[in-house]
Amino acid sequence: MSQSIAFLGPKATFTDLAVSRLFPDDTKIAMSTIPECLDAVSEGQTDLAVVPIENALEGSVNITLDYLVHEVDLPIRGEIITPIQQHIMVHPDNDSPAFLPETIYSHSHAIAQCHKFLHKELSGIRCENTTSTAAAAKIVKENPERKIAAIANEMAAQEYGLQITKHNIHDFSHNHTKFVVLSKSEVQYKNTTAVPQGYKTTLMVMLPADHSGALHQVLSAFAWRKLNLSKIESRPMKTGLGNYIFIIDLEMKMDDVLVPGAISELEALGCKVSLLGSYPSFMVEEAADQAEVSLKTR
Ligand SMILES: O=C(O)C(=O)C[C@]1(C(=O)O)C=C[C@@H](O)C=C1
Repeated sequence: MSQSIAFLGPKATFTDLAVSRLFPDDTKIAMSTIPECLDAVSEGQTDLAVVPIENALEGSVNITLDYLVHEVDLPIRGEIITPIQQHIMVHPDNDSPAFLPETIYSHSHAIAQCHKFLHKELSGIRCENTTSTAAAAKIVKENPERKIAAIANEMAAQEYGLQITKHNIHDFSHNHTKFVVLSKSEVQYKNTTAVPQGYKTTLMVMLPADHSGALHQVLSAFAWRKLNLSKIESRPMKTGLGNYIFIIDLEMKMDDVLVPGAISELEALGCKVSLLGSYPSFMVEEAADQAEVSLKTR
């Protein structure tokens, strides 16, 4: 049976590309914001949601983490890591070497991935945030009379009939974004064209009180069991300065002994621990020709 998937739209965002690789046969439903995606699955309007959670250049997508920690109760059912290539594009009416945009539109994370380029090559030009990269491309399509450009991907240029004027403007060639799959029920991975990479387990840990060595004690519960952490991130608990919640990714599937043992040890230390999910990880490999282009343009 087809699954319905809320994703950060409109058509041709990076999230759309990630969903197409993971769920080629399912039904995509475009939302305007990340909270809308999470509310849709939380309230049962869709079976699942796919949203960005971390970028290799810019770090965590805080709105996703904060929503998962504070606003919704949704387990992570999977993750997919995809290569990210950012391009500048303009309306075809404005495709001339003399055209200089006054404003560049894109998602804040995409703009942040191109800071060095924007500073060096387009300094003084205003950047404006949009809800996604494809939303920026749509604005450029709908306003041919304005001196504007968008930062988005190649599929957005095709979808919205724009002309790419500069390829691969992201500041470092190893640019990847991780997206998470969230659902209240089991997820079917059928005909996925992404490569399985094993499993991850994500825990949320709240320390009992601020005392010296508290975080060290937490980490040692994993260390002496030889549990490999692939990420540790702190987010404010929003109860006052200095109060944090830790989100910890383990590079393994939930088992019967080691992870439950680490959780019990943390609870014995007075920590509050919850399981955000234990799930398969997928990777989209960078096409060889794209990897080469991105290296040549450096
Ligand atoms: O705007 C998009 O295309 C998105 O899918 C969002 C998003 C993000 O939030 O990080 C996803 C991947 C890129 O890192 C830039 C933007």
